[in-house]
Amino acid sequence: MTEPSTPPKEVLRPGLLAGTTGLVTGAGSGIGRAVSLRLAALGMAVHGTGRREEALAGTATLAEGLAGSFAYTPCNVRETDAVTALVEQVAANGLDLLVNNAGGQFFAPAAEISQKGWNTVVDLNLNAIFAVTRAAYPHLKARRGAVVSMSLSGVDRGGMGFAHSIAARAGVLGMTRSLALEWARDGIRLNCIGPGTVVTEGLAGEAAREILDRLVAATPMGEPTPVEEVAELVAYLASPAGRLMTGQLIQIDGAAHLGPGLHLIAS
Ligand SMILES: CCCCC/C=C/C(=O)SCCNC(=O)CCNC(=O)[C@H](O)C(C)(C)COP(=O)(O)OP(=O)(O)OC[C@H]1O[C@@H](n2cnc3c(N)ncnc32)[C@H](O)[C@@H]1OP(=O)(O)O
Ligand SMILES: NC(=O)C1=CN([C@@H]2O[C@H](COP(=O)(O)OP(=O)(O)OC[C@H]3O[C@@H](n4cnc5c(N)ncnc54)[C@H](OP(=O)(O)O)[C@@H]3O)[C@@H](O)[C@H]2O)C=CC1
Repeated sequence: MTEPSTPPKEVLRPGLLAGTTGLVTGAGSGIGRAVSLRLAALGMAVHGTGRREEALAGTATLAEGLAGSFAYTPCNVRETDAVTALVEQVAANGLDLLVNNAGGQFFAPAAEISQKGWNTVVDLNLNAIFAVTRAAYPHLKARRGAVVSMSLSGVDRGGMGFAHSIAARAGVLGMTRSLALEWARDGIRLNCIGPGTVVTEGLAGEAAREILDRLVAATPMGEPTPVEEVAELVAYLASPAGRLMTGQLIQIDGAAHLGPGLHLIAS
């Protein structure tokens, strides 16, 4: 696989997010961990969640010594009441940023997806995001905060083998654009990020590796997306520099969404 041609750059100034608070779902691994660490490095008090306590503890260890902080509470975002209660707890002293990052799916042709499999993926990647975002609304309104939801490169055009996930994330994009309108006068901004192929533990298996290699080879810029660059983009959207950015799908994918994209997995 082609590695990034240049090391990831940290372009935002130290202390940029000092005095702010954020909630990151799926903070114990991959993109969520990198986002949490970058936000904390920039001074944010980050609260992370996910189901595995040990994974969250790993992020906390890595956050030691950063300008901000990282605390965590294990929670399954598919359990709506629990995650809504968590938002209330985390936001008790204010909330400036919600990062809806927890997500995932299995690859399967639509004809092989059971109704339960469909519902599971839609619950995780759409219904949970609405529940958390709605719970965060009054708190974000009080601080004119922001929401960033992790989506998929190519979400707006479909992907073979990903019907459940694309449907859910296209729903999140529609929700994002709608709430960007509804909550604009509250000063709340909502955006989606569509990463290309990001090499994280979620894609660590042997079979996934082969698919990854094919996806990266088909990416016009020929590189995976470094996790640090996704994290920097989240921090930018959380910062005053992103003040007028709302309702967007920002695809950080080396033009993967313009090429054959996820269809390659099925070919
Ligand atoms: C490869 C390049 C992709 C690039 C873009 C995407 C990248 C990423 O998203 S990175 C990865 C993030 N991590 C993951 O996606 C892995 C996480 N996935 C999961 O945890 C599961 O797939 C889950 C979302 C379904 C949640 O699993 P869980 O809560 O444990 O649910 P169950 O195992 O009980 O399954 C529920 C239901 O779904 C059916 N099912 C599960 N896997 C498959 C499959 N491979 N094919 C068909 N159906 C599947 C399962 O059978 C259950 O339904 P019933 O059989 O009707 O009970
Ligand atoms: N890697 C890639 O190439 C790409 C990834 N994405 C998306 O980015 C996001 C992060 O992916 P990535 O970091 O790669 O994958 P990981 O599998 O490393 O991360 C997913 C995270 O979500 C958490 N999570 C999953 N289900 C739940 C749940 N029910 N409740 C709470 N937390 C949950 C997991 O924690 P735990 O298991 O402890 O619950 C884990 O920390 C996902 O939405 C993914 O689909 C999008 C495009 C490309």
